[in-house]
Amino acid sequence: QLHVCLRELRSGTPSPRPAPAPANASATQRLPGAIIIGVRKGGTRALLEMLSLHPDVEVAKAEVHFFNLDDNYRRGLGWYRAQMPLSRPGQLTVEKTPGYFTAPLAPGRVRAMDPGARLLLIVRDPAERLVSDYTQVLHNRRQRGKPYPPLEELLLRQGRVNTAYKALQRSLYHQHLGRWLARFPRAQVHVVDGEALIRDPFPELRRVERFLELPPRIAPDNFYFNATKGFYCLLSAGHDKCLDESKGRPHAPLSAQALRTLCLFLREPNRRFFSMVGRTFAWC
Ligand SMILES: Nc1ncnc2c1ncn2[C@@H]1O[C@H](COP(=O)(O)OS(=O)(=O)O)[C@@H](OP(=O)(O)O)[C@H]1O
Repeated sequence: QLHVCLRELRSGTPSPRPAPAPANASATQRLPGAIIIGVRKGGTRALLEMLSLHPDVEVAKAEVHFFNLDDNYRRGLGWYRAQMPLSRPGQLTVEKTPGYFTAPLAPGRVRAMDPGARLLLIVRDPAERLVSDYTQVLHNRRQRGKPYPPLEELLLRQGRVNTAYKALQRSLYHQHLGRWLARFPRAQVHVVDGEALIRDPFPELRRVERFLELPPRIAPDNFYFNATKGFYCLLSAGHDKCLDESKGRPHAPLSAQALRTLCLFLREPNRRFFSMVGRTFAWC
């Protein structure tokens, strides 16, 4: 363009204007600048969908599983970038894969891609999370016609918490966060309160906008409570969107005694997590 202007100045005659660039001319696939790393069943899908309301954000619709699955990681950053949506310069690309949070190699791999990456961690009462996690696995097994033991059988061994149970391990937030904080400064990790996001999404989204240094564009009227769904749904440009039926399923039952045992067990891990993040949550 500078050339065109100089030519015009020298010749005194304006050169023909270039055709206007199509709106998506500079749209290209970019690596994410922010990643929702977990927790599984914490509200990661709701957070991603809500963030995608922002005009400066483009999100990868499907979970990419790049940093947690060796087969994907071996495909390289070119493959990872190819999974991303088109974005314009100045827009932020975001992906979510809750499996990253608990994957031992994920923090180092994300850092190798971008030591400045911003990480979003949405948490929820770890006992609730565990029951939700179990309910999801139970549902998947039933769909494939396969049996699955009752939750209590997996969770307890001789009346004590079975620490080998995967869903229990995924609820030990301090252990996993410790690995991320060994690779990233605390200021690069933003913790979202999953229960608060369910109760009233707007204030949580405002905090996320601030953390991501985005201008405030998500508004309270982007959300409305859908009494049939029992959750907030999204409204944008006249479109209405609720999350699918895999979100907000009735949870599998757990006896009061087993829940008490679980909550007692989680007290110390939760306390450690609170001290890592510098805030407390009203968990069981
Ligand atoms: N607005 C809205 N609509 C529907 N569901 C909502 C919403 N906000 C948060 N949630 C909660 O999201 C929980 C599922 O979490 P994830 O999306 O992280 O699950 S997953 O790990 O991707 O499978 C899901 O957990 P369950 O209720 O246990 O199914 C929901 O409680």
